[in-house]
Amino acid sequence: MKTSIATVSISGDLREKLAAIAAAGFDGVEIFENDFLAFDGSPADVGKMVRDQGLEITLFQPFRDFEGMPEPQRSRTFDRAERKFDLMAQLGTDLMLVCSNVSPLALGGIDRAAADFRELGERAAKRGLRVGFEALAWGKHVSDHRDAWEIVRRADHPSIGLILDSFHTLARQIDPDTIRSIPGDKIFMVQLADAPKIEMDLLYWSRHFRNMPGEGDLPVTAFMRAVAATGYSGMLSLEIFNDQFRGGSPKTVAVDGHRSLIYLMDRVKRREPGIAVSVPDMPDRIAAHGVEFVEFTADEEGAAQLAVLLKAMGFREAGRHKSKKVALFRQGGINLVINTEREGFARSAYLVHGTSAYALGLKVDDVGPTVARARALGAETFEQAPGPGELTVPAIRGVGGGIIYFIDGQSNLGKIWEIEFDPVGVEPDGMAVGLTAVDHVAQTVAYEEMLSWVLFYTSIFRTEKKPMVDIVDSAGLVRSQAVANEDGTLRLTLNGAENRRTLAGHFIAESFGSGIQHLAFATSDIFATAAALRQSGLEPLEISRNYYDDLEARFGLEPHLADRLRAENILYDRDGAGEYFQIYSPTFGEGFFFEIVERRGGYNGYGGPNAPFRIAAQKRRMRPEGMPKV
Ligand SMILES: O=C(O)c1ccc(O)c(O)c1
Ligand SMILES: [Mg+2]
Repeated sequence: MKTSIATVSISGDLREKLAAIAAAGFDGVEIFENDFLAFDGSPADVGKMVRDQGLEITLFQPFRDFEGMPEPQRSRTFDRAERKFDLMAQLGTDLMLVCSNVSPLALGGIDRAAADFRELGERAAKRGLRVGFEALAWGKHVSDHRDAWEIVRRADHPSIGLILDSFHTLARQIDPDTIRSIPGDKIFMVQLADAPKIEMDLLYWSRHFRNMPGEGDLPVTAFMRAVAATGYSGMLSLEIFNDQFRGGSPKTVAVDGHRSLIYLMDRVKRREPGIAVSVPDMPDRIAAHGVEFVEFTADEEGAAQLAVLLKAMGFREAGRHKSKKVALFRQGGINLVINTEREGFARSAYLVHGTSAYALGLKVDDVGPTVARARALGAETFEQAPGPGELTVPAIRGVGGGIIYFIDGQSNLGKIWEIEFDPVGVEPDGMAVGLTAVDHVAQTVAYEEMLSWVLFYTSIFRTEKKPMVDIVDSAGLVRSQAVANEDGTLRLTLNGAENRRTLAGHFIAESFGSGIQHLAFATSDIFATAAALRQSGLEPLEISRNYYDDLEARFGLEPHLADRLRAENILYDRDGAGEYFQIYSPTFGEGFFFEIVERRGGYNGYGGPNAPFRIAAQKRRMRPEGMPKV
């Protein structure tokens, strides 16, 4: 598999773009003409710069408004093409992309267009160059790859071929299987892009909202399967016009892009077993069975405060680490670890982020293939020398730098709590409040990072992304997207904050980067849990009385149920499948909090409609200078 990316996909000046592209592992770049025009250096300089990075120029593009012009424009387009051929020779690339004509002057007529391409092919062949024709979804006469292919077929010239671009085909909902009948050797280049499904003018959608394969909603895998079936084995090139990426980090966008292509081709290979697809062998997406533990880093004071809150929520200190300053709190199947070591990664995380949940331990069947797949997809492994008697828990770095550990039942890892921890005391009677498991982990991330997180989780783990939900905070919008596995044992929510004044934005700003902002625990009886919490002295987040009046009216709740919800500050939601009950803890530190939920029936959401009221209640508890109360 050879990979390439258009320079237009990445932010920065040409030099920065090329460095990021090379570092991410691409083989080549498409030089987008504007990037060249904006660069203050000769074509030969650009060619050298590319090759010095170990890259090749896979394509020069775009050449516009070529086919089917009347005279005198027709002659001029050929002159213009000759000039660009000169430039290509200096750059050191042999392939040019011609996109379908959008000029009002274009005459149409498939044989006229074919004749123009035949002549262009003759001119290109004299210089050892090739030309590929791409149908823009908004082309005046040619807007469908099938028509572009017919023109290429009739041009019948070895230097003229087809360029496919998944966006143009899929945005127009053209069946990608129509590609299967095109000869692979006449496809000169394949450009790949995904996009979120939004109703919008095609050109605007294409130029501003494309994203990496797997980040959007288009059937890019079906498209690529069809391409693979033609026998095409050339470059796979990302061409992503995206406003956010233009302003984003060149490194992140390049890394995501490379990951997206590996993930795409891995999927294609599994679904088209009869076709040779050159992507490295790797284990299939990993089934994760939930959260085995969450690890906090803290100083002594933070740890003591956290322990008070945890105990009020029914957790008991169940163990102390044999050689480190690490405490284990447990309830039901939930393990929470508080690390107050003065050295190592936990300490660095504390120094950067303060008291925070910086690591997650996921349950998997086998850690070996899990790490192998993560690595194949470009994730960084995390290693810290184990102390005496400690296990080496395999781990990777998440997008924001947090740690994801893996625990399986194949090895001693499944006995980590017994091996590494000494038990503390005995379980006090009646302390637990009925929490059974981690229902979901909510990560607050910068809005621009959301796509990276989604791609990271869905490419490594057998999870799917859910539709984006907009959450209105009184100070701005927070976008929320869940990634979950099929049986709901692993649920991660990503909350993207666009500004610092939202609760999520405050958290990011004050804790210096994305991180886990809340943990939701499951109970099977929310009312029993609420009663037990009252006993143990936890004061849940107080919800506005107006909320309950509306709830009663909106859902037609039995007055008795509404009264119980009101009395216990329980939030309620319902969808087609079931019901959802939520209780929130007070906030801690820079806006960290816990949530307790009960899912009844097949409720599969996260109480999105309640979020504005929960956020308002949390903000009411903030001190005037904007710091949440502990
Ligand atoms: O938006 C455009 O004009 C444009 C140009 C070149 C391409 O390859 C493309 O897919 C779109
Ligand atoms: Mg294109």
